[in-house]
Amino acid sequence: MSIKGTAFMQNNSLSGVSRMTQSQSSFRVSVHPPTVVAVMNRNGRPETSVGVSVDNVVKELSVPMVVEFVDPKLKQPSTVVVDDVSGDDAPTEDEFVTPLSVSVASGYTLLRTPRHNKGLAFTEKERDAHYIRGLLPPVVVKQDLQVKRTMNDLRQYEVPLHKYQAMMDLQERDERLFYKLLVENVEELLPIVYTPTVGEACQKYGSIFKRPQGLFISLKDKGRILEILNNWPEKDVEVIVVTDGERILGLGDLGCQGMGIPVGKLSLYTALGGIHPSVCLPITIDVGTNNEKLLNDEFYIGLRQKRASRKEYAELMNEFMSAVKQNYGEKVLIQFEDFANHNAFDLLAKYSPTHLVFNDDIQGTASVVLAGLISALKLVGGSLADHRFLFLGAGEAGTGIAELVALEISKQTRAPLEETRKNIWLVDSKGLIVKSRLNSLQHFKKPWAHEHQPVTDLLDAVKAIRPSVLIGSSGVGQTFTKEVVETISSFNEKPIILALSNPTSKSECTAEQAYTWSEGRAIFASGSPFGPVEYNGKVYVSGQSNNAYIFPGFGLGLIISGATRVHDDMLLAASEALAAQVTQEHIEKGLIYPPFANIRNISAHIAGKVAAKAYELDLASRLPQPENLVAYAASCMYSPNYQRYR
Ligand SMILES: NC(=O)C1=CN([C@@H]2O[C@H](COP(=O)(O)OP(=O)(O)OC[C@H]3O[C@@H](n4cnc5c(N)ncnc54)[C@H](OP(=O)(O)O)[C@@H]3O)[C@@H](O)[C@H]2O)C=CC1
Ligand SMILES: CC(=O)C(=O)O
Ligand SMILES: [Mg+2]
Repeated sequence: MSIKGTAFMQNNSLSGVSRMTQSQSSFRVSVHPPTVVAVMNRNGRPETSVGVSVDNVVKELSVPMVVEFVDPKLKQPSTVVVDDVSGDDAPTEDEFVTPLSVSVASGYTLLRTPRHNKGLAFTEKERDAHYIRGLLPPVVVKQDLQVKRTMNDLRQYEVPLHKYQAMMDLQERDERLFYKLLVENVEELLPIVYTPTVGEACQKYGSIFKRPQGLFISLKDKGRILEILNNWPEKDVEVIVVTDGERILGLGDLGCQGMGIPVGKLSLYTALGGIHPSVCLPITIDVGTNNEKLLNDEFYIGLRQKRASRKEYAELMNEFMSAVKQNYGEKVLIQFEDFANHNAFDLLAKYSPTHLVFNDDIQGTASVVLAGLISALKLVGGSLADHRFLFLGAGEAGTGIAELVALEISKQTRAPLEETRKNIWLVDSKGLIVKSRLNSLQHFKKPWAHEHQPVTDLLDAVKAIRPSVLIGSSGVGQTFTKEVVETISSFNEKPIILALSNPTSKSECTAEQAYTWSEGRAIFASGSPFGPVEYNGKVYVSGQSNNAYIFPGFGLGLIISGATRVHDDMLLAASEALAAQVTQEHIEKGLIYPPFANIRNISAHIAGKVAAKAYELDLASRLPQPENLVAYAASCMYSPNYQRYR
């Protein structure tokens, strides 16, 4: 086939190189340099829109097409040259050719393309060049003023879910404005696009669903997953967040409606970690739900059946994992999110040797909590090995954290891991995990079955173990009762209390309860945010111990180094990098995490350290290694500022 340079010249002068090759069942076009390009499918709807500001080109194709950019950050002279790489510039009659026509995406279409829309910020020149004069009111409003106006508008809503919906609408209308709002108002908007509001959004997802924000892959799609991946408009995908909806926050099985979680997590990948939105793909695997309420809900959007059998589940996941690798290559990062623990540990173990996989609930949570503990030591003194840890909840988060803490202590003290585990105790729904329960324990609990007589409830466990650190990861609210907090405060001058469960309703206790019941002595952080608390005339500001501090920078570090596998040492590096961002000033205020307002800088530091570890461990494939990895990470970050169109 051949594409002539002249084909691009309908409204704007484009010349240069656009390379077309055949890849799998689709055709590949490279445009140098990155150009605002929209590929239209047969129905004339935009299929792909990627790139940076140069021109708008629409290709009307009769075959599926992929637009590929060599490096979205590369700024080169704006040329698009077409050449014939398949050697069919002069096809013979028995060869197939691709009839192609290319036109400029402009006018109304441009305003309806969230990736390129700038709302009222199109300049006079752009309005002429892109055929939008008259489609907008006469005023030209800079992005900053649009941010101000949109924030004012958002603040009018009293119900958080309405703010969430307004934010999702914005993301679908004007992507850069959405991210600029999020980046510049992260502390105000995080509780909206993320926990706790995203939890409510998932519960009501069927009622509020408007437009697809990610891919739904269901049991019905068995055998066709590769084909479905190709329906996603972006072909260059670097990060996938995938859930099967079985353990959405602490809200349980929400089936297909768990989609709000991958969507929310990936918006944080971009806002907090600077990863370009076009390379992020949210996926929900729908294998049914055991949630009767949803199965009987007329607005439920998923398969109306009970969860698949183990065999069906494993087969679908296997096809999914193979298809992802086949389509996006070895280095696509697959983040497992909010799977139930009976699948989460197995999936991680099964695919870690062959894929770049990361379980946020097990590994990301572990890394963020370890960072908080390292910071907390500056307030309580001693080393990690001097402390005694008690968890309420022995699932993904609980055992994931426990294992990373034990690993860090083992590295610090050179004591064997089995030894360092002995200071760490966990309570599950049946009580303290002890040796006598060993045979009936799930495999991930077994390393924590220490010698002790049975203890059935948390209060008795606190009395028996006398921990200095109490961590809640049970998904059950109000389980750190007054007596529990008073008891741990009776033998610790500064008890460390982390109530990790999300959303807010599931928090083991509130910040106010922690400070009041400990008489202002607790070092407290929670999974979902709490506002400042006044106790005895003093204001206490608690931290948010949430994996959102870790995964965006962690993922960025993997991507910039071209890491091929995740390694525990990378998690430790991320913890240390995060803890290093906590200043003396924060510590004096009782904060064990730095403010989220500074998250992009924090993420650059985490990414730099994670990437450095990847190079050190020989797991990095992007060579040569940049000299200053933190600066390099920062320089790679997506900017949500509007771009200027020629
Ligand atoms: N802040 C953060 O960054 C993160 C927070 N989380 C939150 O942590 C919570 C748990 O997540 P995850 O570990 O993945 O979930 P899991 O289902 O894997 O684990 C939950 C654990 O809590 C135990 N449990 C449940 N009810 C009780 C109870 N009444 N008393 C004592 N233990 C109980 C369960 O016991 P059993 O095994 O006997 O059933 C299980 O061990 C969720 O709310 C989630 O939102 C998770 C990840 C990150
Ligand atoms: C924060 C998170 O990942 C969770 O609650 O599941
Ligand atoms: Mg999670």
